[in-house]
Amino acid sequence: MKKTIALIAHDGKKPEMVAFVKDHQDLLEHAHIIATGTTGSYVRQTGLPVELKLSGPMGGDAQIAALAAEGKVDGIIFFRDPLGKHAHEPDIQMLMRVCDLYNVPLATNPATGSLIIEGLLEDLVD
Ligand SMILES: O=C(CO)COP(=O)(O)O
Repeated sequence: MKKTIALIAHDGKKPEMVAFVKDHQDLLEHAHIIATGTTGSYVRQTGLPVELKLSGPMGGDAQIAALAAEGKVDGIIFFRDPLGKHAHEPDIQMLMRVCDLYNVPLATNPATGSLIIEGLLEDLVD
């Protein structure tokens, strides 16, 4: 069964997310990718299939948190914009809390994101 990886990026971090996905495309091809709506539309530019959830401010972070709580997400890469303010900050905090509660790997920067991708997917590739 494929590992499910969730990708989320705030607006200021979307180009960084696309670059990150391109850098790890050979591994991510072996995963089931889900993403908040706008992030996922960007990531689809790489040609990888992405299951789109709602946009973050419209409940997408909450949808991914619910999947994490149900054990349906193997790892989350969430590039937050440390300079931005977000109306849905409670959802963002809730997602991070759920990851801690259920011990779901969560990366908030590319360095940790690489470790998660490699740790979860590397042995699936010859
Ligand atoms: O707001 C977000 C995460 O908190 C990201 O949502 P979008 O990918 O829809 O922009």
